[in-house]
Amino acid sequence: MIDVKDLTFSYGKDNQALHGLNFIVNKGEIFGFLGPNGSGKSTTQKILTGILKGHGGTVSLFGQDISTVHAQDFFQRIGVLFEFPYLYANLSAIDNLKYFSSFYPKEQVQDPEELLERLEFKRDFLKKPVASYSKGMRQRVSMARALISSPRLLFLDEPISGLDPSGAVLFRKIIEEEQKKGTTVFITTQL
Ligand SMILES: Nc1ncnc2c1ncn2[C@@H]1O[C@H](COP(=O)(O)OP(=O)(O)OP(=O)(O)O)[C@@H](O)[C@H]1O
Repeated sequence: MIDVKDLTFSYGKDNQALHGLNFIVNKGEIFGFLGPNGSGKSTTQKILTGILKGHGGTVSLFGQDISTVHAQDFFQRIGVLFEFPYLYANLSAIDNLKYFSSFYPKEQVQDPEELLERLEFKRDFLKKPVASYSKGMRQRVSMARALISSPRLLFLDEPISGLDPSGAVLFRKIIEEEQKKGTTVFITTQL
C-alpha cells in the first residue's frame, strides 16, 4: 500500500530533514511511524499525503508513484488527520464535515452526524462553532474529517494528542475497527 524508497527532503539549501528513508506498509496493516521530536515524522507524512512537494527518491501509494498521479484522484483515496487540526473555526462540526464531504463522490461519503456519534462527540455542540470546542472535541472532529470519505488508506498524525484516557481508548477502538474493514492505517507518533 505504501512503498518509500530513498526518500530525501530539504527545507531550503542547508536544512536536510530526510536522508534516504526506506519502508514498506502492507495492505490492511496498522503501521506505527515513531521517532523523537525533529526526526522528520511530520515531513514524511506531509510528503506521503501530497502536501509537501519536491522530495527525492520515490513514494508509491496503491502501487502508483505519487508524483505521477492526478491530485484529485490521489486525495479522494486517502484520509488524513493532521498534526494541527485544519478546521474552519467559525463553522460547526456538522458544517465543517459537510464542506469537506463536498470534495468526494457522494457514494463514498459517510453521514457526518453518525460519524460524530461514533466518535462520542457531545450532541449539544454539533451546531456550535468549532472555536468554542475543547482540544479533545476538535480532535474528534478532525478524526471525523479523516474518515468522512471512507478512505482505504488513513494517515493519522499524533491521533491521541489532546485526548483524555477514555478518548484515547475510543480512538484505538476506532482504528482497530477501520483495520477490520480492510483500511491501512499509518500512525505517526513520538517515542
Ligand atoms: N517548515 C519548515 N521549515 C524549515 N524547517 C522545517 C520545517 N518543518 C520542519 N522543519 C525541520 O525539519 C526537521 C524535521 O521536522 P519534522 O517536523 O518533520 O519532525 P517531527 O519528527 O515531526 O517532529 P515533532 O515530533 O516535533 O513534531 C526538523 O529539523 C525541523 O526543524
